[in-house]
Amino acid sequence: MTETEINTLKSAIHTIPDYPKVGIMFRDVTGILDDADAFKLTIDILADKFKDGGYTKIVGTEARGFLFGAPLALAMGLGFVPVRKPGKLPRATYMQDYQLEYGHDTLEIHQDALTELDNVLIVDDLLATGGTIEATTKLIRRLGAKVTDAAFVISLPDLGGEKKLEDMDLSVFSLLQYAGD
Ligand SMILES: O=P(O)(O)OC[C@H]1O[C@H](OP(=O)(O)OP(=O)(O)O)[C@H](O)[C@@H]1O
Ligand SMILES: Nc1ncnc2[nH]cnc12
Repeated sequence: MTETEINTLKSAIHTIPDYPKVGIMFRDVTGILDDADAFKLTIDILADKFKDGGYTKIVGTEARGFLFGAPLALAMGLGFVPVRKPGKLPRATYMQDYQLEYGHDTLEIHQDALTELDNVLIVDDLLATGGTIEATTKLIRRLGAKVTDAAFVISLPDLGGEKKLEDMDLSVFSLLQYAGD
């Protein structure tokens, strides 16, 4: 990524202190979504970075993982599989509990969404503690699919997510890093 590209994306991201709880510096990606150039740049960079990975599916986690995962899947000519919050998927699911930077939750995937033949790229807007993508990875592997890479628009290196995911044999890529949180 060039310095100009980094600056284009960083200037589109707003930081809101103490949201949704005191002490959290919230990195808001809606400024990328409503800026057509910044949005296209984000998807183009990710598509180029991962074009030779031999992936069969993109998996994105509700809700913000959908915002980047689905357009990336289209750009790469791949199918998209949603991992959702509880009670939203209509067919038989597997469930996985996880911890967040500011709470805890459960994620679900359709049991028939992936098979042993799939090679998955995970996409989310932001990596903080890594709890969301740790749970997402467990769900993908429970279906027998291969997953070795996770891509993020933003990572917060001080929160330990990268180490948590690397301990699960996932390679982490992020466009922007915000240290000091
Ligand atoms: O690395 P972690 O500590 O798990 O945190 C990162 C996750 O937190 C946010 O989602 P959130 O659960 O707030 O839900 P949303 O996408 O529905 O806003 C964000 O979109 C990531 O998925
Ligand atoms: N600091 C943060 N900003 C935006 N989304 C988040 N999800 C978890 N931590 C976050």
